[in-house]
Amino acid sequence: MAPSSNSRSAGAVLTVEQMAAAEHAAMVSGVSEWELMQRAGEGAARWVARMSGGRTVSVLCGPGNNGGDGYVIADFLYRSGIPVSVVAPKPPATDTAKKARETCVAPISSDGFPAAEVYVDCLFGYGLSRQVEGAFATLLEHLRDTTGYKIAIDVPSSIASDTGENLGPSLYYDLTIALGAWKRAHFIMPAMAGMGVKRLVDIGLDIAEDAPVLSAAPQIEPPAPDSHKYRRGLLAVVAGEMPGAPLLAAEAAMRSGAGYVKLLSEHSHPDAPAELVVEGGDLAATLSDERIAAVLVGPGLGRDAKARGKLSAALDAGKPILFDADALHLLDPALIEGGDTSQLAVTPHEGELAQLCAAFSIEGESKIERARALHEKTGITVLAKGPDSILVGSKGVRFFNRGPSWLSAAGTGDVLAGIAASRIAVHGDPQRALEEAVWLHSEAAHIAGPAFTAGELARTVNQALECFL
Ligand SMILES: NC(=O)C1=CN([C@@H]2O[C@H](COP(=O)(O)OP(=O)(O)OC[C@H]3O[C@@H](n4cnc5c(N)ncnc54)[C@H](OP(=O)(O)O)[C@@H]3O)[C@@H](O)[C@H]2O)[C@@H](O)CC1
Ligand SMILES: [K+]
Repeated sequence: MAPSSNSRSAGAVLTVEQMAAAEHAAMVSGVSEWELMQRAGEGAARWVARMSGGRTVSVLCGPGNNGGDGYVIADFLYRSGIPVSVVAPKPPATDTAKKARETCVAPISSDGFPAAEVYVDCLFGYGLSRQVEGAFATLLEHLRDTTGYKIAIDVPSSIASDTGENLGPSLYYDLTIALGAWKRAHFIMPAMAGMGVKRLVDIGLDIAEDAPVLSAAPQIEPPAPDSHKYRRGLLAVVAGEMPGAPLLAAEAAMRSGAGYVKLLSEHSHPDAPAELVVEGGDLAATLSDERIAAVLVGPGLGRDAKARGKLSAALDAGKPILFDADALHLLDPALIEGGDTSQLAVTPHEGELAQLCAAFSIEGESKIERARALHEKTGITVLAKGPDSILVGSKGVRFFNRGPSWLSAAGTGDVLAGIAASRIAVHGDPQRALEEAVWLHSEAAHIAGPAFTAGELARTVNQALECFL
């Protein structure tokens, strides 16, 4: 009954097609669909039993294998002495779900909405293919309106697994239990915001190692015992017309691991902190300093010809560069032609990603397809940032759990860019740096508490670092 120990499903984030292929591969290797459903249903039932704590449970079952999981869950709970009943508006349509229903000893009704304290939604899983209507929609509306504890099995029943699209009554769950592997909808907004706490049940699927994965917390190395400021990484932040944004980025960068941060600016910055070296002079000449390990360009840069000239100078220096903000409106194929794009990274939000896709003639239906196409076409590492950030680089695709919603404040993007550029200066790996930056940014927001300013967030990043040492 237990999944095999060589399962590689932990962390994979799959499409419906990939999920079906993994399940098919398991069946070809001799594991029956019934066995997979037993693993999925029992694994989920253990969570439900733990969360129910003796309260009454009602399981809503649909016609497919998600409903089949529901019968397995109800059966397990009933045999465990937990008061449970099933509502199934339609009989099972698959052989495996039929078998699950025949085996289920819990009481089953075809209509009504029993009063219970815990509800388990098994109407539809990744097989949801159209708008939810009729008796199924009515059940979901009742579920929405109850005060009971709500658990979604695999995915909430009105959510399309690949796109996160809402195909029925919209409701909030307390817990979502993914089966076998994560689905994209678990990490796509707004669907992910309605899923409550998310847990994964391993059913022993063997999944390709290059599949997209949920990012795992990074392990950040402290400086080596013999380090000095240059060896720890010198980051050059290229300033432009607006002084605030690069200063914010530099404040965050100084607290993210780089040993030395310089602001390259032709202006004076009386508000700059004493630790930040402000350097004027010819940008190309300054950037030729071989001790500079990475460059950040974009925050407060401006979008005029002078700004484009700075971008060009940064690229000519041939160093790892993080482009953010205004730089994302200036980048185009001509600027990067012939250069080593493996050391370039971008951190666009939704609008900036659209701008980049237009500049590089890229089309894609979803954020992940657009980010992936941009990376594949240019070789640049892409962090499509937002509440549902997606990272695409040479090591594949990474999804993330949502950070605190207080991050939706002006200047937090500059802070993220500063952290990421600092991490690039430390070790030179853009994908690793961007992944670390998302975690540090999110953790800093937790530490900063509610309604922080971007400056306060920037000054909290070194405390966040401690969580990953
Ligand atoms: N395969 C495996 O090995 C394992 C799978 N597992 C579980 O199976 C789940 C996937 O199962 P699934 O593919 O049977 O799809 P599921 O989500 O139950 O729904 C499909 C059914 O609903 C119907 N239907 C769809 N939309 C509808 C609508 N709007 N309104 C009304 N009807 C609608 C559709 O009917 P049709 O479109 O054919 O008319 C079909 O009958 C997965 O999420 C996981 O929980 C685990 O047990 C592990 C092992
Ligand atoms: K479900």
